[in-house]
Amino acid sequence: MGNVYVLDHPLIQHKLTYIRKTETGTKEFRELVDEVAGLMAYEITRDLPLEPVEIDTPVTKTTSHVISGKKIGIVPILRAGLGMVEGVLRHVPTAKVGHVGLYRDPETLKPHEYYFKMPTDINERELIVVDPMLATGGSANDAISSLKKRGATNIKLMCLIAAPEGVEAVKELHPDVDIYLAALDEKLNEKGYIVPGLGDAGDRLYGTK
Ligand SMILES: O=P(O)(O)OC[C@H]1O[C@H](OP(=O)(O)OP(=O)(O)O)[C@H](O)[C@@H]1O
Ligand SMILES: O=c1cc[nH]c(=O)[nH]1
Ligand SMILES: [Mg+2]
Repeated sequence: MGNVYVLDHPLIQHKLTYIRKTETGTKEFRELVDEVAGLMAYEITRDLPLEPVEIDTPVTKTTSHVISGKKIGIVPILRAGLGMVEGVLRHVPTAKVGHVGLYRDPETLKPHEYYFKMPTDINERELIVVDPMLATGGSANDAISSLKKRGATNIKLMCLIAAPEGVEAVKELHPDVDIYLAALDEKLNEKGYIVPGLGDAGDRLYGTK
């Protein structure tokens, strides 16, 4: 059964406050999203398996540990998910990146897929789907379904802010997927925006409004 983790580290919570604020401009917003994604990646990768290796230090021989060849894939949901990719890659530089293009119809709130390009071996990778916002859950559910259709079996979802409705929707359709959040907010408003949320993540990242 998938679990929901709210990563309440003080550094994450502090930066999230500035991400939410209306007066935070595009440049600072983008930098903060990148930083929080990096901090979240640090927490999410806590369970990566290690293996012992024999090494020489300048003083002696010793046994130390390295990550044991686990393959990771980062899957941003375009556009806004792109803002989280570099932050994760900073900690997992050998990860491959697959892209899912989805936009949410502003009237129906239904997701429409317009792009899908993955590394060929997604069935062998632990995939981290990244998107700042989990609102109705339609976009994340679609992206995860598309990945599973192509053979992915090991998927985590990492979002900055979620509404309870979105979390429930993902848990119902994809109970095997662990969800990692910086905050679980109160609700969705009548336009499908998360309350209190941060507004439109894509527009704030790219200055399109
Ligand atoms: O959970 P949902 O109700 O599906 O809503 C969340 C989606 O909405 C936003 O994308 P948007 O459609 O605005 O596209 P954009 O990133 O290109 O702006 C956000 O980045 C998620 O992908
Ligand atoms: O609050 C929301 C909901 C969906 N998409 C966003 O960018 N923000
Ligand atoms: Mg948007």
